[in-house]
Amino acid sequence: MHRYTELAAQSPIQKHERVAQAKREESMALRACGLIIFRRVTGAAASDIEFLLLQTSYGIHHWTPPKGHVDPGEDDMTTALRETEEEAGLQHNHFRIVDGFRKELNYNVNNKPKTVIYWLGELMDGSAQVKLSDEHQDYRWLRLQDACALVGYQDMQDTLKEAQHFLQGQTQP
Ligand SMILES: Nc1nc2c(ncn2[C@@H]2O[C@H](COP(=O)(O)OP(=O)(O)OP(=O)(O)OP(=O)(O)OC[C@H]3O[C@@H](n4cnc5c(=O)[nH]c(N)nc54)[C@H](O)[C@@H]3O)[C@@H](O)[C@H]2O)c(=O)[nH]1
Repeated sequence: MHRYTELAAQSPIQKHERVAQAKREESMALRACGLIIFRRVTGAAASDIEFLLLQTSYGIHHWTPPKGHVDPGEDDMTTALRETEEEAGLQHNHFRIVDGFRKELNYNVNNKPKTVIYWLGELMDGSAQVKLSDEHQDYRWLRLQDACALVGYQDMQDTLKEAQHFLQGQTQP
């Protein structure tokens, strides 16, 4: 049974509102949130950073920072933290969220618009190990140029470049 029909049959009293809500949900963009996790390497220069990328174990095996779909009722940052822990095994006490950086990507997946929000997270606990879930088959820590080559998508490359540029304008904590 089509979802609209099913909903209408279940609750005749509020059927107009329920059908309208179902239509709103179906027309809404997919939404995902994640963290661009980076770590500082070798020392002084703000450009001495490596980004964490994960490779999916499904589909075209593309590479992205940890991220995933927003669950119903969940706020965006909670999603980003949850997905980072689920997909990379990194907990909130392993990194700090960098103030002032937030990037929104908009692209189509299967002809449906998708919005992805990324924040920046700096790995602070050098002993923390990446642990992948079944959703990913590989991970790498990469400098900007290599990270851009791996992600491929122009918008993601621009996001990583913006992130590094942003960090270069900051004093290190
Ligand atoms: N077997 C199988 N299962 C799948 C598949 N697909 C999903 N599953 C299941 O869903 C679960 C994932 O759940 P979450 O973790 O919550 O979601 P996300 O983290 O959001 O992950 P997604 O992979 O759904 O979403 P994207 O990364 O957005 O990739 C979608 C498409 O968008 C393109 N694309 C990607 N990144 C960029 C970008 O930066 N820029 C641009 N411009 N384009 C970009 C690219 O073309 C790509 O193909 C998995 O556990 C699977 O069970 C699949 O193909 N086969």
